[in-house]
Parts: sequence; C-alpha cells; structure tokens
Amino acid sequence: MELEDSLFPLLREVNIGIDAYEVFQDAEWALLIGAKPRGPGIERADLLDINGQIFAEQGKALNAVASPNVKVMVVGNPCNTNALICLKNAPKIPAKNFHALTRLDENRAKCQLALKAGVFYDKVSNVTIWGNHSTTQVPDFLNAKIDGMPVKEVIKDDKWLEHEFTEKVQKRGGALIQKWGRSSAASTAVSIVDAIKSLVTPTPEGDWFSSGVSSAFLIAANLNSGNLFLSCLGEGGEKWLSHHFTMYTAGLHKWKSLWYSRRHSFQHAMQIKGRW
Ligand SMILES: NC(=O)C1=CN([C@@H]2O[C@H](COP(=O)(O)OP(=O)(O)OC[C@H]3O[C@@H](n4cnc5c(N)ncnc54)[C@H](O)[C@@H]3O)[C@@H](O)[C@H]2O)C=CC1
Ligand SMILES: O=C([O-])CC(=O)C(=O)O
Repeated sequence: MELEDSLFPLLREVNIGIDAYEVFQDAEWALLIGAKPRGPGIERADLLDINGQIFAEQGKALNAVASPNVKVMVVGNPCNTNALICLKNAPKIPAKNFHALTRLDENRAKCQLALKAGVFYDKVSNVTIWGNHSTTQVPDFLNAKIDGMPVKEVIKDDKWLEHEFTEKVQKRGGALIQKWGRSSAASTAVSIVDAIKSLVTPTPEGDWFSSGVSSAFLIAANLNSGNLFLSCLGEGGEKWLSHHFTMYTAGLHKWKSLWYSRRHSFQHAMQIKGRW
C-alpha cells in the first residue's frame, strides 16, 4: 500500500509472492534484500549459514526465469559473499551484472567527511570503499575530494582520518544496531536507489562511485609499489574506468591481505563510470 501511495514514477504494478520462480519472471532488475539481519554483537559473516542458502536459491531462480541481462543488487548480508553465491548459481547471467551494496558505506564516509569539514555532503566526491561490506573495509579518504580538493588538504587531521573516520565508517552499521536494536533501513533504502542511479546514469565528470563487483574484473594489480592499478573489463555498452590509486599505508596493507587471502570471493569495491 505504501509503495502505491508513494506515486513512484516508474512503479506500474506490485506483485507479492513467495515463489522466486514466479516473482523473478522476466525481471530486468533484482534487488535481493530478503534475508535475516544481524543483532547486537554479531558480525555480518555470522549470517552466512542462514542466509547463504537464500542466495543460492535466488541465483538459480534468476538464472531460470529472469531476463538474461537482469542486473542484481545483493543487499542481504553478508552481501559480498551472498552476491558471489548468487552469481555462481546463475551461470547464464553475465557476472558483471552482479553487485553487492557498498553504497551505504560510501554515503556514510561522505557524511563523516562533510561533518568534519563543515560542508554540505554534496561537496564530497571521489569516495571509494575498498573491500567487504564489513568491519574490514577501507574507506579511502586519500583519493577522496572535498570541493574538488584532496581531503587531506581540507581536513588536516591525519589521526582523525586514519583512525576515527575509518573506524566510524567500518562500524557504523553495528553502532546503529546497538542504538536501535535493529539494522539501518531508511539510509539503506536511499543507498540502494543511489547505487542504481549511479549505474544507469552518466557519472559526473571526474567523479566515481563504489560498488562491490566480482574480483574476476580485476585484471591487474601492482600492490608492492604503493600504487594499485585496477582495471575492469568493459563489455557491451558499459564503460569501466581504470584508475591509479595511491593507497595510504594502512589501507594498502588491508587491501593487500584481502586481495591475497580472498581473491576469489566477491568483495572488491571499485569505481565504475558511465552507463550500464
Ligand atoms: N548491504 C547493506 O548495506 C545492508 C544490508 N542489510 C541486510 O539486509 C537484510 C534485510 O535486513 P532488514 O530488512 O533489516 O531485515 P528484516 O528482518 O526487517 O526483513 C527481512 C525480510 O526478509 C524476508 N525473508 C526471510 N527469508 C526470506 C527468503 N528466503 N526469501 C525472501 N525473503 C525472505 C523476511 O520475511 C523479512 O520480510 C539483512 O541481511 C541485513 O543484514 C541491511 C542494511 C544494509
Ligand atoms: O550492520 C548491519 O548488519 C546492516 C548493515 O549492513 C549496515 O547497516 O551496514
């Protein structure tokens, strides 16, 4: 009822069902949110036993009945691993069509940087979230900008950036659960909309956004030099952007261990530019 009352310009019909093979029929977009949330003191990874199965089944159903070019945004946690499970169960759907939601982390990072700098959040750009949607993620302030200037030139407080900021973004989900007893809902919904808008509309010149995509798209990485070169495969009408990033030491260290220990899992956030 609330969906109908919201007068969404693209909403034509609401169908409710419990059979994934019915509800995914010819779907062009699938936002996979239905999954158990964590409670206080629990890590997202602890949900895998319960939630993993959901995404295996949904992957199979999408593979069988959705549009062959369906785009899938996995939200249910642990979202990176669930996205990989879903992808592996849907071999007919291009792997590049699967995303894990890291946009909420990007938005959280932007909010913290804006608050610290005393600017409105729309002045913050070029924010990257490296790694999993978990407490191991690395919100990248080194390549981020405030009003077009490197963050470190605006916020001259390295201790805050490297510790307080990083930890705040990493643990924001848990902090919300501690406070309210349940996980974020409104900001998650907004971030899903933001993520999809970013995927289907041109990225503002010089900016980028973060989304969790399969590590199969990382074709080159020079981790030893301090420069991380990421390159994504471009297919169809999609324009993937390559970037050079200088990671700050702690970030590089974390990224390195993520890359080596879990290189085959679905956990790398990266920048994507342009239309889907
Ligand atoms: N990636 C991200 O940034 C975020 C991820 N999440 C995750 O999203 C998921 C949903 O969170 P909430 O909406 O707060 O939980 P909720 O408990 O309010 O809703 C979960 C819904 O999933 C449904 N569900 C249960 N089993 C299902 C199945 N097999 N197939 C389809 N639907 C099923 C339930 O009926 C319920 O309506 C959780 O895993 C949570 O951790 C939440 C916030 C942010
Ligand atoms: O923390 C959680 O479990 C829900 C979530 O993913 C977030 O709010 O980032």
